[in-house]
Amino acid sequence: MSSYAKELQVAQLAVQRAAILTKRVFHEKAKGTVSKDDKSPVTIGDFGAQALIISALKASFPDDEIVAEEEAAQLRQDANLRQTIWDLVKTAQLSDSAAEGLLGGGIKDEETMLTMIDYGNSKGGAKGRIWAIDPIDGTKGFLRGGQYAVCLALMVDGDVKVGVLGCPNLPIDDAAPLSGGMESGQTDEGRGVLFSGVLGQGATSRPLTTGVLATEKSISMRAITDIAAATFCESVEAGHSSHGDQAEIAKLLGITNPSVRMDSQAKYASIARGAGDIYLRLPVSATYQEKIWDHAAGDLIVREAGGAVTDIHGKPLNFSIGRTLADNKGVVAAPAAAHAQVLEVVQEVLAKK
Ligand SMILES: Nc1ncnc2c1ncn2[C@@H]1O[C@H](COP(=O)(O)O)[C@@H](OP(=O)(O)O)[C@H]1O
Ligand SMILES: [Mg+2]
Ligand SMILES: [Mg+2]
Ligand SMILES: [Mg+2]
Repeated sequence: MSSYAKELQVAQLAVQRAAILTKRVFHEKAKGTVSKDDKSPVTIGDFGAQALIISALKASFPDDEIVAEEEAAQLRQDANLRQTIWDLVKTAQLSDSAAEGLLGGGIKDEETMLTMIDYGNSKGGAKGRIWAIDPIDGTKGFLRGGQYAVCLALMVDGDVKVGVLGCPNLPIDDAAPLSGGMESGQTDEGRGVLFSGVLGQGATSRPLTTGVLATEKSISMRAITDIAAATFCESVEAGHSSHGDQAEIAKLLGITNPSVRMDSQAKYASIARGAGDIYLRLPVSATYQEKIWDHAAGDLIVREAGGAVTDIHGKPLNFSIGRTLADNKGVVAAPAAAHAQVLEVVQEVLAKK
């Protein structure tokens, strides 16, 4: 078995099963949204997906640490919310029996579900095996009917070795025009992609399925011959990445294609498969620290697809110092051959501020 083969398989099946759970919530009107301390939203889908992924990891890799975005505190206070999530988790476990054999016996009761969710409280760091989970990345996109991603990565001694992204609303076809959302009235038909990367082994994609994994194919970034023909991806949320700075950078590079605004790590996935070219995340706040679960899987998948990823200072993203990327500011992801040119213009524009 090649290295990390078991980790990859468990990660793919766990993300796939969690993604199916999130899809069920996505299509419901009532998404059980609650507000977190920082006023950002979290839904029953986020909690359910996190519980499922952690139970799968614990079954195969009981000693590994886990850094996950959500915590169970609010669910301990709210029996209705807890019950709703438990119903979702039970259904997801029952409906994916093919995965069940490989993912362990499943969560047996509500209390265990809360315990699973809280296993995600590791402080992270530079030592040992640590998984990073974002059960729903782009929760705001999820709520408005746009893109979102179920994200899982394994770090060993601070380096990302395996990354998996489940993107239920991205088109299966790599060549489909890049778009930030689901157009109204659109169905799941032709949508749902599972992206993976293993350090030194390349990046792949396959359609999201239920049960056994679909056949994979390798993906790579588009070779850019003329930077002016490139397409940018950026956050929908102007509070997460400066749209104004991005527009100025595009202009200086001679890029006239409108930027594609898309929630979540679906941006990393989209450039890795050659549906777009450059992903910029330009700091809006001086104090915000990016979270490792928002970047670990996407960073690896882009690099394995032929990209280079740094922060705005040209430093690689450093996943080894805890739950946040405290050493980094922003993100610049581009095809390896074009990265230096893009970074130079990013720095030129940001220096003027
Ligand atoms: N001020 C800020 N700057 C940058 N990112 C932020 C931010 N506030 C929240 N985020 C993160 O942005 C993520 C979404 O990224 P994007 O804008 O690319 O869709 C959120 O993930 P969640 O949706 O998992 O909470 C959240 O962690
Ligand atoms: Mg969140
Ligand atoms: Mg996130
Ligand atoms: Mg999230």
